[in-house]
Amino acid sequence: MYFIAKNQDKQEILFKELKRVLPDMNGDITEEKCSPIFSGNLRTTVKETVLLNYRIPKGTWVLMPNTIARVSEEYFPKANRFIPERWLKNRPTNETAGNAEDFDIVSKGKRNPFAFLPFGFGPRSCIGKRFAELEMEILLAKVIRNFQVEYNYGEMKFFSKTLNMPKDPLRFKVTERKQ
Ligand code: HEM
Repeated sequence: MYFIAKNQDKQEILFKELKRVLPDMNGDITEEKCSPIFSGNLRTTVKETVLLNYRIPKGTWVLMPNTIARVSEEYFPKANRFIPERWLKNRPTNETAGNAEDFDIVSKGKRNPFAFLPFGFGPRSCIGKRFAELEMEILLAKVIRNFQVEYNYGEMKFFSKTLNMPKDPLRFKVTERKQ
């Protein structure tokens, strides 16, 4: 919600799309992961392993830091900008939502399904993934369909305590939309 409140141009694209697909009341949740909730995915090696020429002894904690991977320019050009178009499969057209120029910028990044794993991966990955995504989509859709949301307090700071959390209060300005 913070990123959509700070990027009014993207909020307008989302609002128009919601109005088109749900005229009476639903996106972009993936880019909300601009600031991943979990700092990283942790695993313990069950046998001696070699990773990128480093010998990792059995029983070592290995952390894949999501927060760092997500700001890699190699995979996510303009990583620090909120660009939901980076998660689109196809370039936006007049008939589909999104900014085509932004899509062109971000599509120069390398594609790798393991570059960003906010819900982990494998047999111990998050069992609530679908549920959490659905909840976020419904909340975002309902709010943005009915209200314009702003955040007028500069850039929010985050802190990390296993989970990444906002440091500042979430003081949104919420204005009801007339349409
Ligand atoms: C935005 C919300 C959420 C995020 C970002 C998230 C992220 C994660 C991550 C990164 C893991 C560790 C995965 C791994 O080590 O590979 C995890 C595990 C888990 N999550 Fe979530 N989660 C979310 C919401 C939920 C919800 C709503 C539920 C339950 C309804 C849930 C239930 C679980 C459970 C039970 C595990 C442990 C799975 C296991 O160890 O086998 N999560 N989650």
